[in-house]
Amino acid sequence: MGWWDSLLNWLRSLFFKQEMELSLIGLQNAGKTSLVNVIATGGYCEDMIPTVGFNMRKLTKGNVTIKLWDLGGQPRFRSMWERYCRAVSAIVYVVDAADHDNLPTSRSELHDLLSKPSLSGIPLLVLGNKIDKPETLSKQGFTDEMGLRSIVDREVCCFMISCKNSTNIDSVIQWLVKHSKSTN
Ligand SMILES: Nc1nc2c(ncn2[C@@H]2O[C@H](COP(=O)(O)OP(=O)(O)OP(=O)(O)O)[C@@H](O)[C@H]2O)c(=O)[nH]1
Ligand SMILES: [Mg+2]
Repeated sequence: MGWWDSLLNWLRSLFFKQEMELSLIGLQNAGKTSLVNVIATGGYCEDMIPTVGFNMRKLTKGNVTIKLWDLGGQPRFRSMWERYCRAVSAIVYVVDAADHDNLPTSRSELHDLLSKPSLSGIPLLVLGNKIDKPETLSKQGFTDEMGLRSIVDREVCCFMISCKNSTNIDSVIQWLVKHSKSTN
């Protein structure tokens, strides 16, 4: 490739460089930090330390730079969620789809969050994680349990994933990259 083509490619990469900001929300133990690790490095680990407060991570995928707020899911951190969702391009809500006991709480926390006027219209990606476990709900059952069909004031997408086996992580990344362009 000649120097002129290299220069043009470099200019193109600057032009198409998108910054996006995302928040990862969901109850403790859902797999939010695991998801960040799988997207960033492909690495998965069983021994995770619960997130205290939040972590900020920057990832670069192609020409897209993604700033991720990975929030703690324990009850004492949930009041911060709204603050970290206000300026984002999309909200990613992660759920342990094999943990039937906690699904009602996960559902009510999600619907509470979406009722905040400051977050109206922000696109939502809901991820049913841990589909490597045999007791995981089907996508249909998960969609019903989480009441996703009742969300009509914004774009909603749902994927069933496994951070452990990297299942559907490619779809998640594609969705994120697509949505990086909507607000920039
Ligand atoms: N079987 C299985 N376990 C998973 C998967 N993803 C995450 N885990 C496990 O779930 C546990 C919690 O994962 P974390 O990523 O720390 O969860 P978190 O949502 O960040 O939790 P907080 O930071 O406390 O809000 C860890 O033991 C992970 O190994 C998955 O796809 N399958
Ligand atoms: Mg975490």
